[in-house]
Amino acid sequence: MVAKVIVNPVAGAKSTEQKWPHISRLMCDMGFSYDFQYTESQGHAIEIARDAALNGYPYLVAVGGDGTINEVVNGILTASHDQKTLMGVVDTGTGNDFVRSLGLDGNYLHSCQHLLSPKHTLVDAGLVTFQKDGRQVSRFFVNGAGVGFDAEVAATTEHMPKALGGTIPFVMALAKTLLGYRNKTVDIGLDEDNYTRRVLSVIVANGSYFGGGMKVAPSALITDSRFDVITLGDVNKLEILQTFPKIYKGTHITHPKVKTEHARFVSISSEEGLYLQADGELLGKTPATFEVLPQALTMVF
Ligand SMILES: Nc1ncnc2c1ncn2[C@@H]1O[C@H](COP(=O)(O)OP(=O)(O)OP(=O)(O)O)[C@@H](O)[C@H]1O
Repeated sequence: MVAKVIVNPVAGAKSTEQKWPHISRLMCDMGFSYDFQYTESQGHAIEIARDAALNGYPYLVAVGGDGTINEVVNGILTASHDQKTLMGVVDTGTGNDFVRSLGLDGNYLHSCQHLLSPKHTLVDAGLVTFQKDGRQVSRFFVNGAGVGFDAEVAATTEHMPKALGGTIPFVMALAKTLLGYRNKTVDIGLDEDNYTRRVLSVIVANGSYFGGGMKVAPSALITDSRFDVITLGDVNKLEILQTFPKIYKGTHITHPKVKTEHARFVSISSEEGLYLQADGELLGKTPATFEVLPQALTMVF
């Protein structure tokens, strides 16, 4: 079996290009048989993955961060819904939240060693439909999506200087967004139930980890055919600062203004279009719907 390995050289604050020779040597030493291709721009991994799946590659591997994984997932699911194409990940990104959600330890060389694992797991994916440039657009995601504060941080991060690496721009964007952000009134649909709520953020979680290691949805399972929907309610700035450190352990979940619910179909809208992120990538704006796709992908890990 020859795998297609899709390498994003700029993932991990441009460090993947330097890591790739070690990774490829390790793959060869393991007896892993593959061709590889570098991505050349945003969205390119979707095309490479789709073409590889359509051309009969049985196994695709994403080398990069959550954005690269998201694009490879989109390529695979655009090509076919038959779960036949296997997917593996080597996490060389900055946040690497999806691999944490899989229970891997975040060391990309260890992830490599899982590529020949006999363990194949069917994991759920999500399909989000949203607004972009006045059009309705859909995109698959695998770790999770969010509307509100988290997406606004993603939007602010895009305007931060890239030369500073991955973490510093994120922390600067977090601080800047926190200063100017006002909670939003949103209409939320969870399967048949509808609510109007004032929120900081609504997270539609497939996996547990977001924002580079924050355990936002501690009980989310990527194999349970449903989303964990975490509503971070109408908290003030002092409450955010007091509760923020708890997010890394997942203990924020007991805060009276944090709600965990489950749904297979979620809708979020509000009077103004709110930013939407999925798998850490800023996609567009609300109104948005989120549909769980049970057991959509076969992951090797
Ligand atoms: N050759 C390229 N040049 C510029 N951007 C690229 C290229 N290939 C892919 N991209 C884009 O790079 C972005 C970042 O990739 P990715 O999310 O994998 O890394 P990261 O941000 O370091 O990791 P994480 O999301 O885990 O923090 C993605 O939006 C992807 O589309």
